[in-house]
Amino acid sequence: MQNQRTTSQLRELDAAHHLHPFTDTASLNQAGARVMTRGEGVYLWDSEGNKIIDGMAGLWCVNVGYGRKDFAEVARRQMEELPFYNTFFKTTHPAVVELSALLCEVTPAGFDHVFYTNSGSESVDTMIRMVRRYWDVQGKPEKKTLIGRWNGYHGSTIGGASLGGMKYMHEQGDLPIPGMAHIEQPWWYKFGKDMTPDEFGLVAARWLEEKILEIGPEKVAAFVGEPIQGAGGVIIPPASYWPEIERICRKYDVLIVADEVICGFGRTGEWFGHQRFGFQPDIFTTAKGLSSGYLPIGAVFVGKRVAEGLIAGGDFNHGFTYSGHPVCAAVAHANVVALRDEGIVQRVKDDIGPYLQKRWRETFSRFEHVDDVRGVGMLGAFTLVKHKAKRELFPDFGEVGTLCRDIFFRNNLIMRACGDHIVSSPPLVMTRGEVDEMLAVAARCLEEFEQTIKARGLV
Ligand SMILES: Cc1ncc(COP(=O)(O)O)c(CNc2cccc(C(=O)O)c2)c1O
Repeated sequence: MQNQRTTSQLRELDAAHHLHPFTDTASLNQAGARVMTRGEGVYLWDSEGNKIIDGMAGLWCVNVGYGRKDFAEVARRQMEELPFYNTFFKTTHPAVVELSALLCEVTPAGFDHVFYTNSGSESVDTMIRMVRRYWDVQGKPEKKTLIGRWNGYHGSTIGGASLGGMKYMHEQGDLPIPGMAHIEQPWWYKFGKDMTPDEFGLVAARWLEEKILEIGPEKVAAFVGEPIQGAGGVIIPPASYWPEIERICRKYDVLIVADEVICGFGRTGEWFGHQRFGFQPDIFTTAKGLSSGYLPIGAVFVGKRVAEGLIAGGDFNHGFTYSGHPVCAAVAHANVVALRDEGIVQRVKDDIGPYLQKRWRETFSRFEHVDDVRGVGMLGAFTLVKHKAKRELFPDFGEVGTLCRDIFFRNNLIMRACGDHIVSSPPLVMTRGEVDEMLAVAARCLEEFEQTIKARGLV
């Protein structure tokens, strides 16, 4: 759509009519939204002509980068041929069939069934209903509680937000709904005290066993976790954590669900995050990288045990008008083919992932108020801290994170502040030169940040 309006005209109309997600509308409208108009590769341009390095790949999702005209052509052709038909009532169409067959080639063995949604939240809600339905069919309807982690993020639907552990979300809308429980997150920096990471990983995993025994194994349906907590601040569990989680779940016959909405489709250097952390879920949820954000689509991958259970149960009374939407499915197919045949996932594992991780640590470890510099694949993070040697966080967690993020934004670099964690999740196609360019800007911004917090007496 060719835009003829000026930035101020766009901002005025936006302020008058558009309610933004996760936004304080009044304060946004005072400042005015930044109008993004174009994307190419790892760059965005705003309506003022600024060229911006997108260190967040949109919202952790534009894995193949912006500007894929081949995807636009795929969408055009599908739209002209069959712009929509549903997959209810014994119908299907070639686009969703081809996508389903392709996806079952790139997922680990044992995942031969996929259910389609329009978003990560819908994938999570679908999983919740599947898990409860599965135990119903097993003759254990009381086995319905799902356990997540505090500071985990599983979306904004009533189910996803309840399963997530963001307390500020629970406060709005009387959440969580019944049948949800939470354990503490495996955040070694804050909770590990003098334990080694691997010692802490076992302790954190055993919080799950305590919770299962507190609730009663006969009532616990599943444990749900992101391989790496994304929106919670890229909380990377110690290597000992997930294998211990898996052992505990098998011990009490609790299903394991991996929420791969961020970690899926190459972000960690494997196709899926659970492969990187060495555990086998019964179900995993996806969205974002499935289409690289070019069109909204999510997918729930159902392992053999649950798929057989659901199929044995006859009608599964759940689904969405646009489940398996033909244009979304066709573009997702083109995206997954690109991830596979252009070697994008393999390159994260073999080249650009290791390069980003090396350069990320070189760039940020030297700063006085930056600690826990970490990352996996094409995910980088660090925590802004008041006193490094004492592992002391700032008192009002989140205040300096916002300050730092705003300095990045003013310097035409997008990274994300999750509390006082600064995170980056750039397009997987970023080149080594673009990594260097992004980190050079970020380093200059952090120098300004440290001067600012000193000048404000925050340290
Ligand atoms: C692990 C996980 N699960 C579910 C969702 C929900 O997906 P949808 O948004 O498509 O319904 C997510 C989404 N993650 C997400 C979404 C929007 C913003 C941010 C942020 O970090 O600011 C993160 C996610 O990261």
